[in-house]
This record gives sequence, C-alpha cells and structure tokens, in this order.
Amino acid sequence: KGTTREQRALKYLKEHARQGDPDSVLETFDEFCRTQEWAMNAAEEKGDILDEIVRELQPTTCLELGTYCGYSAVRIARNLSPSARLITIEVNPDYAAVAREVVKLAGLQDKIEVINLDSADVIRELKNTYDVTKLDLVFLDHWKYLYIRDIKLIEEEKLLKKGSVVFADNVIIPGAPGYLEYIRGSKNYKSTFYSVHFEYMDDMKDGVEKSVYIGDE
Ligand SMILES: Nc1ncnc2c1ncn2CCCCCNC(=O)c1cc(-c2ccc(F)cc2)cc(O)c1O
Ligand SMILES: [Mg+2]
Repeated sequence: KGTTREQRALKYLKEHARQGDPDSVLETFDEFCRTQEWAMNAAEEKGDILDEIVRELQPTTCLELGTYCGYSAVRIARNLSPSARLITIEVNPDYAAVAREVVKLAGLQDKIEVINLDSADVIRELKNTYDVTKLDLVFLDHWKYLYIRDIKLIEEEKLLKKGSVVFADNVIIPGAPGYLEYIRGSKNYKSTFYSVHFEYMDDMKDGVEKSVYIGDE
C-alpha cells in the first residue's frame, strides 16, 4: 500500500472529522483505532485522567515528550486557557509530520508547537530558545527508557515549581525502566498510581503515574 498506519489514520481523520473541532478529531481517532487499526494514543481512561489534570491544574505552559500523531497534544490543548500553550517533542519525522496535520485539523496550531527533535536537546534549550520559565505540566509518553533521563534533565534545568505535575504513560506496559523507583523514591514528588486499561484493549491493564512536584523551586 505504500502508506504507513499513521498516514492512513490521518486520511481517515481528514475524511471523517469536523475541521476545527478538537472533540470530533479525538472521537474520530478513537473510532479509527477501534474499528480499523490500533494506534498508541493515550486514549479513553488515560485521556480522561489527563483531561481531569488539565482542568484542575489550568496549566499555562505544558511540555509533552513523544507526540506520535498528536492525539494527546489535542487532548491537552483543547482544555487550555486562551494564553496557555503546549510544546510537544517528537524525534520521528514521519510522526511529527502527521501530528502537525492533526493539530491543524483540530484548529489548535496557535496553542501547540510540534518540535521534530530529540527531547534532551529541546529540554536544554527551553529557557533560552523557547522562552519558557517554568513548566506547569509535563506529559511523558516517548521512548520508555528515556523517562528517567529526561525527568532528571528537567530537574537539572530547574523547570519545575511547587505544584507542577509530571504525568507518565505506560508505567506498566511497556514499563519505564527505573522511572517509578526514581519518582516514588524522591522527596520532591507526591506520586499517585492509576490502574487503567491499555489503549483500545479492554482485556489488558496498563498504569499511569501522576507526580506533583513539592520540591524546592
Ligand atoms: N528522545 C525522544 N524525543 C522525542 N520523541 C522520541 C524520542 N525517542 C523516541 N521518540 C518517539 C516516541 C516513540 C513512541 C513512544 N511510545 C511508545 O513506544 C508506546 C508504545 C506502546 C506499546 C506497548 C505495547 C505494544 F505491544 C506496542 C506498543 C504503547 C504506548 O502508549 C506508547 O506510548
Ligand atoms: Mg503511551
């Protein structure tokens, strides 16, 4: 067929979702994943918890690591206040290209910036190049063995403040080596584990971890 799964998903969204309507884009993407092809979106129960965090926290500056097709970026941004923004990092150029289209389809290109680079390179530049002072919300959803590297980098860059939330996907499947031990063992966070179904698989259990930063500014 020559097309990738991500390109087929985008085609489906363009044909079936309402332009400029984030809810329609998400509903249509969930429909695609349930009826056509599975995709690794932070969907359903995971998405509901993410919605709850964003609505309660009302973050101004959000960082997402691992954009994939932009499902969770749209999910986060649709609930952001007018001046708030989301920076989302995706190292895979094919994923980033699809994500930019999905963000545009949802009409959220003014709130979401998709950066096609490695997360570590961007985290080091957030203050100088991306005009970020502090991060209110961080969503970890990229390569699982990089969660630990990047959370340490975010701390090193002093990007968190009291009340900042770090939300991690897949802490059970595939699991994020060393991350749970690190974040639960740190005096700087108050962590909560949520047992959830794996995206679009009603008979598989995954887990997400919400950690509130309580450490020194
Ligand atoms: N240094 C960087 N910076 C930015 N992006 C970066 C990066 N390095 C890589 N990436 C690009 C992310 C690659 C995708 C990450 N997500 C995943 O790998 C992922 C996999 C599964 C899954 C589980 C069981 C299965 F059988 C099959 C799939 C589910 C999920 O919810 C997932 O989030
Ligand atoms: Mg994930």
